[in-house]
Amino acid sequence: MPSFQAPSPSEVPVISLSGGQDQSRIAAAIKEACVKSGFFYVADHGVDEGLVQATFEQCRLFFSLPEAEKMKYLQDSNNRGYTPFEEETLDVTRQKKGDTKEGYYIGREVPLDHPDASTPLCGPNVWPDPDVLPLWRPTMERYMAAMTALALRLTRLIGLALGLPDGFFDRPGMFDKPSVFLRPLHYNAEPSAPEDGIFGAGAHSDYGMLTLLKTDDVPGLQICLEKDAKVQQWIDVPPVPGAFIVNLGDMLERWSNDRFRSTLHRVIGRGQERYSIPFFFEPNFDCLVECLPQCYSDDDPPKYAPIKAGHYLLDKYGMTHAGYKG
Ligand SMILES: O=C(O)CCC(=O)C(=O)O
Ligand SMILES: [Fe+2]
Repeated sequence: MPSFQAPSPSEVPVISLSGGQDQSRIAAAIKEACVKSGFFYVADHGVDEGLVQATFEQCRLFFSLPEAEKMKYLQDSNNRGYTPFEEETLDVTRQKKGDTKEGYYIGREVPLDHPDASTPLCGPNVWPDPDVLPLWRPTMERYMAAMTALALRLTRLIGLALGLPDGFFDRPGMFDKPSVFLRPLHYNAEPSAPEDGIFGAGAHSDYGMLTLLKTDDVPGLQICLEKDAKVQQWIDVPPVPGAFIVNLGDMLERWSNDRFRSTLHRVIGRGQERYSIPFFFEPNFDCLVECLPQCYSDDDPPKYAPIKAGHYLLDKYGMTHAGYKG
């Protein structure tokens, strides 16, 4: 028996965004994936593969700096910057120690004298010394811009998939000041041992609207489609060359009253180092996330109380990040 199982295309399909296709056909494919697993791959997305590779190259350079250099860029009160190994514990119920990964948070660049800088998690980024890593900032900024554009495109398709009026998520107050976080990650080679509470990344669902994930070619990501099953079944979601993995977050699950799924996932280390680059796309800090009228009825009332997107995020950071000083 293999120790893992790869997803069937019906669970985690590859969806092409290539031009010339009818948007409603793409939206229909996205809808099916969002309902089934909340995970899909996107292909033909238009993001330059050279930019992706350049971003991985910067990640390898940063994470191989001496620990003392990396610690100069330790996460600040907005949770921007470097998070050391085991700083984050994504599954506090099962983990005996923090995730066997280090990371680096980069958000929307907001100068200190801008009024938005008083919003929690907003402000200037922490950037490594350009004498040490001259290409880090320009590369990360280009990659973030490409991810933000792709995430907005997918958000519109998700609006279509939910049967929302045209432009629903484009209204002011929703994603015009999005909380975006690019978070290069580096997993060490420590093998995970689920029975001992050791994980690359503990089981969790993501918090926001959607995540765009690019990984190197080392597998490790797994999803669980039935989190309440007596024995959880974990399905591998391997990298697909040229594609991004897209998964939905809790905000969209709440908006859609569970019609679209924010699925539990984790990373299992198999004795090899691994790099991945998630990009988290979340609504404006003050956006109120409440059940959409299209997603409830008398027989199926709203399951979640309305919540401000930013407050939900702050709660999660408080629970999982030992170094978060917000
Ligand atoms: O590294 C991965 O493949 C997934 C990381 C992840 O799930 C996360 O950071 O939320
Ligand atoms: Fe995740």
